[in-house]
Amino acid sequence: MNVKFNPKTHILEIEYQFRDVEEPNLFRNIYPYNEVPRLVFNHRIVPMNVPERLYITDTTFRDGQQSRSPYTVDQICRIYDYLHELDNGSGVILHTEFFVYSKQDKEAVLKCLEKGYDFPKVTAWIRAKKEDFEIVKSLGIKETGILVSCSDYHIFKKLKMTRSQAMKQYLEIVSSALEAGIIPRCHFEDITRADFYGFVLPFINELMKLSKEAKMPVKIRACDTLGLGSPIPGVALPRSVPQIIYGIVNYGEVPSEWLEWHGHNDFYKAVINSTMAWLYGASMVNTSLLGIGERTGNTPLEAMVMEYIQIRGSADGMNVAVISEIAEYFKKEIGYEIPPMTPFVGENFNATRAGIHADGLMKDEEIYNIFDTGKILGRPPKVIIDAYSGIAGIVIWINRYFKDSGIDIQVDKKDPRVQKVKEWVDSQYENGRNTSISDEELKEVVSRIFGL
Ligand SMILES: CC(C)C(=O)C(=O)O
Repeated sequence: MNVKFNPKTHILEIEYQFRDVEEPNLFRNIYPYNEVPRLVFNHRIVPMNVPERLYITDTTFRDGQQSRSPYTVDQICRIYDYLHELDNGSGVILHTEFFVYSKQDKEAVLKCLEKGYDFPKVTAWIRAKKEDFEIVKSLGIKETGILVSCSDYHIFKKLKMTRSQAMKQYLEIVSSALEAGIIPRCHFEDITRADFYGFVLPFINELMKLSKEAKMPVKIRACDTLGLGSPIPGVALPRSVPQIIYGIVNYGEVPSEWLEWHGHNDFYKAVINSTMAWLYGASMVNTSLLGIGERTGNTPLEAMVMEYIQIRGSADGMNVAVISEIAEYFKKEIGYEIPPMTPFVGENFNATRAGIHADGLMKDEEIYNIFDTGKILGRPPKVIIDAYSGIAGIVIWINRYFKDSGIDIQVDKKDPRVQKVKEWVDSQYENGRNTSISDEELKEVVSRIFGL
């Protein structure tokens, strides 16, 4: 590490020395591979530093499509419309990224560009070959993602290179992007298994020099490729999300507005790690709709909308109810099965089966609902009727059914007709049923008993 005093800025400038190792550093004390990875603590606490603006970026069409069969051009265009409707002119849903290789990829990009939306911006994702910049340029795209894998797992085992060879190749490709007038967004693949001070920071120092020379931004996407990042204060690098983000901003001198976090959910940490990235200095968190992405998925976009509102105290103009429309579209038009317990979008995210909870809901919805999900997401809380929902559950179900059907009746627990419905439900379970009762079945029984 070189420390220089800059007399102009009165700042101590730290330059981390590049380490060109002969053997890969695989952090075996943390990642033994034949055992579950470990959390090692260095007890270093770095300060929070929330950027002035927070953004959500999207990879539904890139990482999302790497984990499922491709969307059709029409589906891409419709999903892009939904992202735009959700953004609603706020500029929070900053950009999304597209493949640009096949005829279909190009058609989708051109159709989305034709829409002329300011947000989300259309950006590309390329293989980091010089000729690919021509494709990006010919499509009129101004920013592209470029893969710059940074752990020795990738450099030594996948690319079969040394660190200096990899860095040379990456810097050449970034220079070509800048020469072509395209903003490079460098995807630091596998940063949570990389040598932060020996490779990541010295490489970032070089990238920032290129940026200064070209007078163009060079953006950094910190990719937690296997979801190994940790939000826990005092956890050592390379797993600590706060220390990675703090280091890139303070030692790499990357402006927050150029820094993005890309998370995966392998250890259930995609959301909290993305939130930590925001809180410690990255303006952008990269997400995908419904979290659809490789393996356990990416950070769900809808979750970060909720995180944004909780941090900022406002949606800043985003049209949050569009989240429910997007979920319906994925279910009905794309045939994607959303696990029912998925927060904010799953069928049962605000449903209760327990009679005791239904009783609470009947007294005051607030008792068992996270917020006014009816107002904010167009999804009022609901009860699922089974052996445990009790009479209170049945009352809520019937009253909601009447309300939704425009019937001006509200019942209570003492209504004899409700008792009859309860007897029918009980008889189902006395006769050995072990599944819940569907809305369709209940509609039929209620209509019969109420003479509708
Ligand atoms: C391919 C890379 C950039 C990625 O998506 C990841 O690291 O998760």
